[in-house]
Amino acid sequence: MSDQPDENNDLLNNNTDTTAQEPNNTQPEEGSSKKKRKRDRSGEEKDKKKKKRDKDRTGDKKKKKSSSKSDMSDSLKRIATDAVKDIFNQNKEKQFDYVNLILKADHAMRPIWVTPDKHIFLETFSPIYAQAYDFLVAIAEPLSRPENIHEYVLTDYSLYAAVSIGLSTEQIVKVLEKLSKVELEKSVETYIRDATGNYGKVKLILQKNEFFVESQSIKVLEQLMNDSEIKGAVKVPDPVQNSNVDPSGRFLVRMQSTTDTDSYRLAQEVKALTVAAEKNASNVQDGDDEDEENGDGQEDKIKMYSFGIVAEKVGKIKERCIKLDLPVLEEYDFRNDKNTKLDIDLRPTTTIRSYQERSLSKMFGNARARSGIIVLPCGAGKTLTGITAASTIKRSTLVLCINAVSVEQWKNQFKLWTNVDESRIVCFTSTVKEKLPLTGASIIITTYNMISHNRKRSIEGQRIMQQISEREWGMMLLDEVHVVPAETFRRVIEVVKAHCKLGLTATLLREDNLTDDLYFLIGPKLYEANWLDLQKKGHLATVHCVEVWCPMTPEFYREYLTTNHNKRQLLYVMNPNKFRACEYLLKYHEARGDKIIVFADNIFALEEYARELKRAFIFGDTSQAERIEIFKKFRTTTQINTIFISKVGDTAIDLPEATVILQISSHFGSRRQEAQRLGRILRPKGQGKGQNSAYFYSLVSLDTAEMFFSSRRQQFLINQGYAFRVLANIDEQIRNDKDIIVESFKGKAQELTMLAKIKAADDTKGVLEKVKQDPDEVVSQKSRSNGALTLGGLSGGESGLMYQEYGNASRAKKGASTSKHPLFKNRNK
Ligand SMILES: Nc1ncnc2c1ncn2[C@@H]1O[C@H](COP(=O)(O)OP(=O)(O)OP(=O)(O)O)[C@@H](O)[C@H]1O
Repeated sequence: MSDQPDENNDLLNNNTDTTAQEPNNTQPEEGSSKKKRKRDRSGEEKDKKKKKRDKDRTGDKKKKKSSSKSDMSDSLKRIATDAVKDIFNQNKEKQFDYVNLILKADHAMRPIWVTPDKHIFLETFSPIYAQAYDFLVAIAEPLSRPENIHEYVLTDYSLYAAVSIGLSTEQIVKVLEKLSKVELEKSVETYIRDATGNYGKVKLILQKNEFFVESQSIKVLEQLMNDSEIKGAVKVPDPVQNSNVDPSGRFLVRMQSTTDTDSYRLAQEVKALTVAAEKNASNVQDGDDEDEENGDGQEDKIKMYSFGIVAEKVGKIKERCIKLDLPVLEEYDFRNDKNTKLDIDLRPTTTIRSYQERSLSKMFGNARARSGIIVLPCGAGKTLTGITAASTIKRSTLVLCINAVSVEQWKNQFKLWTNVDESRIVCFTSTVKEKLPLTGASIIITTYNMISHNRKRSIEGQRIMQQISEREWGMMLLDEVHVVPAETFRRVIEVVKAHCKLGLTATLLREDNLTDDLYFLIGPKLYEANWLDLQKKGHLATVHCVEVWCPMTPEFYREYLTTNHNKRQLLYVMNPNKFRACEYLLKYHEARGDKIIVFADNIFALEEYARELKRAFIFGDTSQAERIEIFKKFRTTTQINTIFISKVGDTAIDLPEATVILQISSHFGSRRQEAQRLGRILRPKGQGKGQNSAYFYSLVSLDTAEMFFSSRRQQFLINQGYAFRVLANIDEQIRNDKDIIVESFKGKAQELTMLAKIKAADDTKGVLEKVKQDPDEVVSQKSRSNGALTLGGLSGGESGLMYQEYGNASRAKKGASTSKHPLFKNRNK
């Protein structure tokens, strides 16, 4: 694990100390006023009792002082103990005391700990780490994945996802038990059984353009077909046309191989590795191998029964099944889809990477396609993953992007990686409305807004929309699902009829109160890659994250303490010491031949920095032509090696050449923005030793609100295993470096001029940039706020999304309880 959290804790500890001093200062005042009141009341007993009273009072005061001190240290101790207990979850319920866990004799051979509160800790140095990781990521939600130990938690949703990709309740319990160093608590097993009991019992299959409800259990099917709301939609099989009708004449029968599933492969892999590990342990007596489900590699067949249903009633039946506590899993038998095939294949030169293949294997199992979400880090190749899915299904595909720039990028990537005819790729945005071929399958790439908005459309737009809504789509690819509000999804799903939906994102989403519904609108999480593993394998650059501490100058700090909120922002961004640090780092990296992006959300600061340092800059008002010119020079020449950019650069800029990010001002505590910006330099840089490195510097003014925001912003990345190192003595380095001459703010006069300029500036200059809305861009209402500090802003929610509140499960649950999906309404969490 990184040492960075210690440094952050130091910072927190200092703050705690400062606050804790306050009661000490107020105590004597309280004491003296009490003394005065008492003296007034006891007017007659003057001289006689004075000495005694004074003596008593002195004693009282001493006692009070010492008791206040002991109160203080008690409360500090309490805070410390609570923090420790919190870490180990002991505060929530007594039985979650990890000390009582029973270690297995051969625990050293096993890679995980399973605790009674359903948390799982994985040792990444275990010889069977890779297999255990694959299993855990399939059944649990990752909370934190630093270098040596990962933490996961079992949730209703994660278990739902596990069943969706084909794992059975028995497999989940058995493999967990096998991998665990400690005995699996009964309560954990019961939780898994309760949560997975009914998932996956019923499947909805679209085969040869007809819908079927399928199950292994005749009893379950009978319950459904006799239900008052379903029975009218049931189709009786015609024995003349179907040779596979069961003797009762009500169901179709199909044999399914149990060895044909991912779950089988996964269980086999994990079993083989745990058995190998156990053989090494001298005293292992674990007799539970013989009853392993589907063991010995023998080919077992399961009988699957199904009945047909009327296509128009599918939505109603899905809803009814949820009410009956028998949610349907959707699978798409694309090989038997009668719709016209799309002539698309990956080029022979295209090779997908192992993690891309792994994620797709969760989508395609049992010769069918499952809907769901694939989570891969920024720069890991989500586009090619989506394109490979489309090339596998080979049917009409609709791609939804967050803006028009991404639409263009998707089109280029389809052309780059596949042999599909260009005439079959159609773009549909507010400015580009290409014609959809009237016959045959095609790929249409559009934006969420183009499909979901209710405004009046042009005649051309209306015509394309009609074609989209009338067509039966093989697959709907949803890019960057983490930024799209659930209402938009709802609308899109109403308009587009697709057999299968694949969401792509860099993080599991939690968007407003509607997150839960997204799992049902799109599907469960199918796969989530680990950032550090991809970095170690060279698929991502090794990013060194550094927080640069810049002390405020005395004049700036004096002003900071007394001025209003907006001006305070300007003061900590324009802090002369930060300015000098920026110039130094910029010159240092330019001299090494690096390409640098400097992010500043505040336009006043962006312009001041860029003009003073004579570098190119881009913000909302910069014309498209100028942007293209600057990007081109940055990519292909040495004329521009540094670009100053506002938050317009957070998404949809593709500058793989960039190796360094300097962040001088940002959107409060937004973890999303921090991760997105880091994502700009995650593309692998080179193969040589040390060549795959990139640098992410966050410049913060010491003892200002920026410090707080900064530690909050880093949380998501820290949970992905990134360590933020602190550079606390940059001013010393600037002074000692003979090669790099920092020119800005050399004397007091320049500092005071800037201070006067900030004081004279309009208050609105402190506000962050309000970007003009692109009609194609997905933006929630909240992101159009006036830039004032809000709780949503602190959490990153103002951009219409926030990362899941990892580590704050109780809050997540609270939110969930009010807007719980019907599927989970009865679950007692
Ligand atoms: N299998 C592969 N082989 C070679 N290059 C690949 C492969 N997969 C992805 N890439 C390259 O990696 C880069 C990043 O891919 P892509 O833009 O799809 O990432 P992303 O995950 O969508 O990132 P972001 O979230 O930043 O948009 C691209 O240049 C792409 O061509």
